[in-house]
Formats: sequence, structure tokens, C-alpha cells
Amino acid sequence: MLRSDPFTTHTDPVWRGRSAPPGCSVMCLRKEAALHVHKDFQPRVTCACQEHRTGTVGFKISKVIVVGDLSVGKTCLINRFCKDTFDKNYKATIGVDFEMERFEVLGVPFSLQLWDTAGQERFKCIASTYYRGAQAIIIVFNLNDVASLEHTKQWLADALKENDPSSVLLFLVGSKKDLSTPAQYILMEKDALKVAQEMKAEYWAVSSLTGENVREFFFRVAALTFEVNVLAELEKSGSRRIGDVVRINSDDSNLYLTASKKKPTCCPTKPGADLERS
Ligand SMILES: Nc1nc2c(ncn2[C@@H]2O[C@H](COP(=O)(O)OP(=O)(O)OP(=O)(O)O)[C@@H](O)[C@H]2O)c(=O)[nH]1
Repeated sequence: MLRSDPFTTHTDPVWRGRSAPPGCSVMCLRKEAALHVHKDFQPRVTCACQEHRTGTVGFKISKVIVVGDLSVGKTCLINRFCKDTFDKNYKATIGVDFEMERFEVLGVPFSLQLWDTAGQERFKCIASTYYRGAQAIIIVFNLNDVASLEHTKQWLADALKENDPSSVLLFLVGSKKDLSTPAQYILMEKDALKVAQEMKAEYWAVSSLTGENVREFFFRVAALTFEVNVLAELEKSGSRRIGDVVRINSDDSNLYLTASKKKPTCCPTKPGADLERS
């Protein structure tokens, strides 16, 4: 998320009512700001999970598509997260491929289906037939190739033709961070943030070679997608109960949260991990 002011409340549909965590004064999203770390799921969502009012969310598989120019590192990004592997040899994706990942968010099972799509022009028309029904779109560019950043707008436009722009979550991901010098990275980040702002996408910079930010990024995708699904379920069931925010402090930036420090008013606090891969 683009955060020009650390304490502003976001007004677009995804962020409405949620404040940026204190201390997050940077322009691009840092892992300290991640939802699952700071435990600022919307109160309605936390409460619904604790009261087992999440309907079919636990049985659902949410589709996430990964798009971007050829060779920007889409396959490597998914493989780093799902298999913890990295292949330095380039093998073009032909059409599409997908991986399933299971999580547990606030005690509720949740699955993501990560669709790796081909960046090569000749496979694009096959890949685009799989864009439909995505809950999140990840647009990848190479941090060392400015043209790949420029092309992200077209990738987004194509993906949005098949999806509802008002409800889909957007992520702009700069890849191959290990290949940038700090000075090069700062320059590219400036441009990337502008593009992310225009797209209303959350910006992340990752390296699949070193693994930097990869896990944090996908946990973030899972947490936000989960939250949107629970809210949709609550809308469907007409639930209007609002609970207090339950804040679970993690010792550091540890992703696995352990104990609740504050009890919500509407439901008992249940200690346990908030977001885990299973
Ligand atoms: N140094 C470095 N190289 C990377 C990184 N990610 C990917 N690569 C390399 O970049 C090349 C392309 O990676 P892929 O993941 O296959 O790219 P892709 O976007 O899936 O390509 P298409 O399938 O053609 O769309 C490979 O040689 C990878 O080893 C990274 O984080 N760091």
C-alpha cells in the first residue's frame, strides 16, 4: 500500500476504516506494516472468525493470478514460496501453470490457487483465458528493467478485462532485488511507487534468489484475500455485529502470532496462530 502519511485512514474499498500502523512512515509497504503481523484485521472479521461465522470461507479456494513480462521471474517467485526452490535457468511458461497453498488465518483454513501465466507474447492468448475469476492480481516487473515496469499497466488492463476492478486486490511486485545496487533500487522504487499509486496497488520488492520478502508478501496476499472473503460472507449473511479490535502483539516481526493481549468485548479470545501455512 502506498502510505504517504503513516496515520491516514485509507478510503478505497479495500482499506476503508483501517489505519496504517504507527511507525509506518515510509512510502512503500514494509513487512512491519503487514496485516497479519499487526493484527489489524477488521474487527468484524476477527469476531466472525472467533465465533465461527465465516460460512464457506474455509472451504473456498481463492484464485490469484500472476502476470507480467517474460522472464521477470513469475515462476521463480511462486516456486520460492510454494517449494522453497530457485532455478537459475530460464524455462518459459507455456500457457499457464498453478500451485495450491493452504493457510490458516485466524484459525480458519484458507486456500490460495496461484496461477502462473506466460509472459511470452505467443502464449499470451492462452494465458489470458485463465484470468477470469481472480480475487487478486499480482503484476510482476523486473526491478532492473524499466520497460517491464512500463508494461505493467497493459498487463493490468488485460487482467481487469476479465475481472471486477472494484473488488479485485492488486499487487505490484518488483522482482530480482538481489541484482539491484541500493542506488539503482531507490531510483526504480520511485517510479514503481508512482505506478502502484495509479493502479491503487500495494507495492512490494522481492528476490526469489535470496527469498527476501517472498514469504511476507504471499502471507500478505493470503491475509487480505481472506479478509475480503470473510467480509463478503458477512454481507451475504446480513451480519452487522461489530466487535472491538483484538490486538495480538508479536515479539518482533514474527509472522506467527502467539497470544492475545486484549480481550474483545463480543467474543472470547482464543490464543493461537493467526496465519499459518499448512
Ligand atoms: N538473480 C535473480 N534471478 C531471478 C530472480 N527471479 C527469477 N530470476 C531468473 O530470471 C529468469 C526468468 O525467471 P522465470 O521465473 O522463469 O520468469 P517468468 O516471468 O516466469 O517467465 P515466463 O514464463 O516466460 O513468463 C530465470 O533465469 C530465473 O533464474 C531473482 O529474484 N533473482
